[in-house]
Amino acid sequence: MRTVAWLAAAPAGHGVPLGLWLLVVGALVVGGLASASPWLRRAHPHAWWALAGFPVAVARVLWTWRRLAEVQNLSVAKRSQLAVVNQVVVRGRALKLVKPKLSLPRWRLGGLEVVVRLHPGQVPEQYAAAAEAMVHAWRVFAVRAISEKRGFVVLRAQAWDPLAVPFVPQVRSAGRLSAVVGILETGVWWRVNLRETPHVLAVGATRSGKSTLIAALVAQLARQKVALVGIDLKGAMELGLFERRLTALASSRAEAGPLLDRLVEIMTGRMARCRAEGVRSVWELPRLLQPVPIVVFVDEVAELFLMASSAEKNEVAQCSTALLRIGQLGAALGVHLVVAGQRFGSDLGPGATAIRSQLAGRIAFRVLDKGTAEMVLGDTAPDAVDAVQAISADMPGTALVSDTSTGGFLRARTHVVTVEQARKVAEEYAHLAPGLDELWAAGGGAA
Ligand SMILES: Nc1ncnc2c1ncn2[C@@H]1O[C@H](COP(=O)(O)OP(=O)(O)OP(=O)(O)O)[C@@H](O)[C@H]1O
Repeated sequence: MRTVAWLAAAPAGHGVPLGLWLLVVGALVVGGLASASPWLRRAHPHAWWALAGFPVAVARVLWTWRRLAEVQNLSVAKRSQLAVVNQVVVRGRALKLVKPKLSLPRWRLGGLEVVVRLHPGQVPEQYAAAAEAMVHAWRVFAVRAISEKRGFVVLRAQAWDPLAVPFVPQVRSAGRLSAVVGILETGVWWRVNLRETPHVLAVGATRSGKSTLIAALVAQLARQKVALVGIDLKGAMELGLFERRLTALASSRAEAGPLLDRLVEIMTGRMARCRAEGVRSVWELPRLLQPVPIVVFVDEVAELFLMASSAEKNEVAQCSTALLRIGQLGAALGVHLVVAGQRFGSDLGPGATAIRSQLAGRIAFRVLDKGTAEMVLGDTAPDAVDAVQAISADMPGTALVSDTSTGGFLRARTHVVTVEQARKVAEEYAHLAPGLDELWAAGGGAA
């Protein structure tokens, strides 16, 4: 400020050069940004990244690349490391190393990426192994090495944990039978796509975020030409809120059995139609004949299997047989399951185990014990069992989700869609709910 005062007070006739003015103004802007940076980063991380974080990170990436590549053995010598001296072969380290070629860093939401050309003989795993060093050199949250094209590796840096600062996109529709429900640790949207993964199992302790996930799914699927069916064994306290958009709702096991049987009959009808048309799934039918897809939400699934007396045995058997048939045949016939609960273990009987194996899309929220973690992940990703137990209670909505592209698991966090918001959407689109009888009919499903 003193400098500005001095400049302003400069006597007439001693004009201050424009360059000096610009320098001072620039220094003030940079100084202001630097002092506001910690606050901006906390309060508006995306704005901070655009204004300060990204340019500084770009400078760090370019500035540190040579040294980083050398220390991490990613640079190679142009000349052979063997030389003949006095008729003796000696091995040495060439003085001049060539660093791998790096593209200019590109902007990403909350991060950046650079493309590196691999030296002959290098593999992407070498860059993955150096990712931790890059995290420190570039002062970012995480760096991933992704190999999408032979001979190149993309280094993708995240400035902060995307799960800690979820950014809610205004997604109205993510595609048929698809919903964007949150963000993955890689910084890309977490999309539940029932065409790719026809059945989903979401397990988590109480207050871990299951209802929020269901609300996010309902809020997006309700807008689509899809029939939603609810089986809520907590007396329909959760799914009952979306009743106007639901084609059918069962609030007890006694109601669930006949409803599930009805869905199996609908599937049988669709199967007959596919046979008549000579196709293997409803998706191969001519567009006008395709039936409306059905998404069946089952909340608190363990209640379907619990038996207090032998009199309930028939009800349990009815529900479990019908659910298993939907699990086995539903994908080809446009009937999908989204099953949620606090647990869904083999202690509930062989029926539960058989159904669980049909639910390939796994979402594991925070769980309270290793047994539950093993139950939901043990058969598909034993490595993730420890990771799911590490999810803390102060990050509700955080889960491990199956990654269809790699067969592994990724950390993810739902967007907060309140039950009230989802209820409003369900009411707005109540006119899209077909009656149960209409679901027999072929046609009308084409969006
Ligand atoms: N992604 C998220 N970010 C922040 N808060 C969240 C998130 N997901 C859920 N919550 C909050 O955590 C709390 C519990 O969430 P939710 O009701 O979805 O859990 P739940 O597993 O369904 O619990 P219950 O089994 O008791 O019904 C709610 O207050 C909700 O707003």
